[in-house]
Amino acid sequence: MEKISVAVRFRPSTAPDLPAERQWRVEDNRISLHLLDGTPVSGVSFAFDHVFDQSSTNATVYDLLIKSIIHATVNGFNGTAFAYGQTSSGKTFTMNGSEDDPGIIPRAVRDIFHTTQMTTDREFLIRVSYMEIYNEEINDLLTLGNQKLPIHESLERGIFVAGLREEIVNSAEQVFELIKLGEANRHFGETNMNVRSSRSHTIFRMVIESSVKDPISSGDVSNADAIRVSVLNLVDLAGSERIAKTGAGGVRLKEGKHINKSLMILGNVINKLSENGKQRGHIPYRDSKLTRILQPALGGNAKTSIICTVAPEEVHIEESRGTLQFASRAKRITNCAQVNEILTDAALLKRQKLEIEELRRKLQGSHSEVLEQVILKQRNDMHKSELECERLAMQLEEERRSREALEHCIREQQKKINNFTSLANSSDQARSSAKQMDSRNTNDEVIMPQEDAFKTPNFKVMPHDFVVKRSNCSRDLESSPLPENFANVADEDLWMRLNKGCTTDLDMLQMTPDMKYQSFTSSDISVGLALEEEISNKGRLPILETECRFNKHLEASKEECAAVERECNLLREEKASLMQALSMSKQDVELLAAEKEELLKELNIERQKMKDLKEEIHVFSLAFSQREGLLTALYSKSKAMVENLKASQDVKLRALITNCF
Ligand SMILES: Nc1ncnc2c1ncn2[C@@H]1O[C@H](COP(=O)(O)OP(=O)(O)OP(=O)(O)O)[C@@H](O)[C@H]1O
Repeated sequence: MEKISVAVRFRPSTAPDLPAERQWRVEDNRISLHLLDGTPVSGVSFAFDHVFDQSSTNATVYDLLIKSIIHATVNGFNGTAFAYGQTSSGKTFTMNGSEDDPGIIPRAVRDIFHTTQMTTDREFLIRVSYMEIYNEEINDLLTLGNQKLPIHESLERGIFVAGLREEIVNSAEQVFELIKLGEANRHFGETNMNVRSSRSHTIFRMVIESSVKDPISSGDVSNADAIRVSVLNLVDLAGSERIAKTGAGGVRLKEGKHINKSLMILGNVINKLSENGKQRGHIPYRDSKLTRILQPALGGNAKTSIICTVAPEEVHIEESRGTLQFASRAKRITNCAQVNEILTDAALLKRQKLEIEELRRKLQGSHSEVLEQVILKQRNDMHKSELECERLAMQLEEERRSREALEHCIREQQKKINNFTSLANSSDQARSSAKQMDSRNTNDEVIMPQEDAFKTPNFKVMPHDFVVKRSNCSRDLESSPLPENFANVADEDLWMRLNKGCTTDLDMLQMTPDMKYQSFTSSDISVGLALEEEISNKGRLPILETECRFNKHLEASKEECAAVERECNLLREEKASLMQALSMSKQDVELLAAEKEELLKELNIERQKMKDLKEEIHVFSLAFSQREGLLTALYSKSKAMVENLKASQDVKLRALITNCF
């Protein structure tokens, strides 16, 4: 929300030397009425945003009051500047200016083209129209004849004058040409107050459309099709007049009545708007064409400046007071200006498309992130599975080895058992032959079969007869596997029992080379047999126990191996399914990339189309303005011809009349 900016401008006095009892005094931005002796007239003091005294130029007025609005208009805000004041107070001078001091309109035109050229990131399309409200009818000043154009209102365009010619322009000079044409069609008239008095309100309008020039390089893709459309109205109002002063009659009187009526409605609208919200009530915009057209500028979506022109002469003090009161009410009006961005259906579609694309990109980004995470996780899982597989394979291998070792151990035990069995058999045989010998000759020597004696220890012989020497490597007592108290002699069976079933490497044992056959007495033999039997029975039991334990252990190992193999199979299956998921994710990513490519292609095609259309419009407008120029020239020519003809006819007629009389 922003207040309308209001300024007052005094034109130079037309009668500076005339003595005056009261005169206006300007101090900073305050204006007050003073008596000749300097006493201020009570209640006639006003403050405004700017007060321009008689020496001020159009350049100062433009720079301080209008320039900012013009720049805002180029940036998409609606802007309005209008001159209000009694007749001959300097409105037209302020708006149009002179050769030496151009007014607001020519300065604004130049400034707009300069600013648009400086704004390199946007491209502009500027249209110009020029209309007047004459006797409460709207005429197009750029078109011949009085058209009485109607005012319409629509959602897209707001309030607009239907059928008003809008000229596309590319340079300030082109605009000045059009202004010249409009000025030629404008209604001026001579009154007592002003030799060239505006008999109509004129509205010079510039419509500025702009869009981002290169949305991709400027990074403003979402605004590529948003078109800013702003309207600048530069209004030169007809001046309020006192019929008595203007001396108007006939046509001028009729014009004056319309002028005063519409200015009165403008005053009413300003009054209403200046009241605070609750008391405001209905704003009578529709009561006149002027207020209807200026509606957005008064309390609406526009940046507005009002310049109130004042004639300084004492004779105009009452009108000037009225102007200042109007100005101070206008100061209270608040507008709400905002950038006007419009979207055509195609542009809207395009913007939505871009938004969708943007969303899709985001989605795709997050999707690919998710996919990447999934892939990463799957890879990690796979890696873990492989490690687990390796670990299990190693465990399996270990189990296999220990199983083999156990089997080997069992085989060894089996061998031992077999040996024991054969020993038992041979002891049986020896016992029976000893019995036989005992029965035949008790003094005969017992002869042991040589191979038996050398293969395994023989329990039927006396301990000291069957001896083993320590192996070479085990001669050192410290590291010898044989217990020390066995000294140099060991009973292998006993050794076996002491080692709780662990096999002794028999190859490490060296049998004594010269084993002598000894003779045994029968009592010795019987003692030996009893001892052998006892040892034999006691020795087998732990061996069998060990064997049973081994068998059980073997069974457990087998089961464990089977479980490990099952686990391996499961892991292999899991790895296969992970690989499948990975390849599906890759396919997804490829599909999305292809889709994105498609959309980008479409976008480029649309962009090219837009460019082509703009070029077409440009070419068309150039051709159109050329044609218009030709027509105007033709019209002026024919008008001159008609006037010449009329003049010559007049001359002829006068000559004829003279001749007749
Ligand atoms: N600031 C000024 N400096 C010099 N001359 C001025 C100034 N203001 C107005 N004049 C002159 O005063 C005369 C009347 O001015 P102008 O035609 O602009 O008044 P106006 O308010 O437009 O009148 P109307 O309402 O009748 O059209 C003109 O001759 C104009 O050149």
